[in-house]
Amino acid sequence: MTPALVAENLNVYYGQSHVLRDVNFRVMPGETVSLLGRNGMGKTTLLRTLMGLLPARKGSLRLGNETIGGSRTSTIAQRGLAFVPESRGIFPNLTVEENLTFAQRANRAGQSPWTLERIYGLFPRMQERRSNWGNQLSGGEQKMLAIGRALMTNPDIFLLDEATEGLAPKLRDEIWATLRVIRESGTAVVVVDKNLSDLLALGDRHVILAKGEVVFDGSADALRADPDLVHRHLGV
Ligand SMILES: Nc1ncnc2c1ncn2[C@@H]1O[C@H](COP(=O)(O)OP(=O)(O)OP(=O)(O)O)[C@@H](O)[C@H]1O
Repeated sequence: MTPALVAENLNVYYGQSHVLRDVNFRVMPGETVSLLGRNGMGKTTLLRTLMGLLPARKGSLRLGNETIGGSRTSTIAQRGLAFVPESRGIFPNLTVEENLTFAQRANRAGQSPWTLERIYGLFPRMQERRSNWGNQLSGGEQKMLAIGRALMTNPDIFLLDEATEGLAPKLRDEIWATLRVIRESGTAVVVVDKNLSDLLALGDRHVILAKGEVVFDGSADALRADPDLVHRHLGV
């Protein structure tokens, strides 16, 4: 099977600072991959690079059989990637519904499995708040809206940074449940979060970054079998 995404030997810098070092990362169609590592190890940088928001100084990026190195974010989005950044990026002067419909797009096969109705089914709270402005939402509601908006683009691969950071326990559960629904819909997911047990329960595969390098890439069982590695790189 052709991977949905392949990044090879990615090297990314902020000025002089070498933040991603020869990172190899792949996602198979429909696969859920968790991205782990302590603060500042490069997880957000990797997601932003995949999305074309940061340039790679070296390395290549392929979506399916297409090389997309150097492509703009809009092109990458059209090729089927959607990204929910930690900052969420809600449009403050659009309503909830406008934020959602603004993003609406069919996938590359011309299909739109994710509709407004389906997003409202997933997040009834968004339906209740459909006429509110983006800047009237709580942090948790903004997260739901950002997830809903990304799904409205009908992506093949859904990138989610800090999935549950700063959210109340009930909302966290809702986000994990949502990720399971996305996963069951056949969309590939790459998720960053601090909660190891939730990630191990959700993900098909787990990748740990340390100082910009991949130090583990494997199953939950392989990770659990190496408590030293978990302690060293995740501090638990
Ligand atoms: N805009 C920037 N300019 C300069 N350095 C940056 C910038 N953004 C991140 N860095 C540095 O790059 C490294 C990787 O950061 P990154 O945000 O990718 O890590 P992370 O694993 O996502 O951690 P966190 O969970 O803290 O977001 C860190 O050393 C960070 O300080």
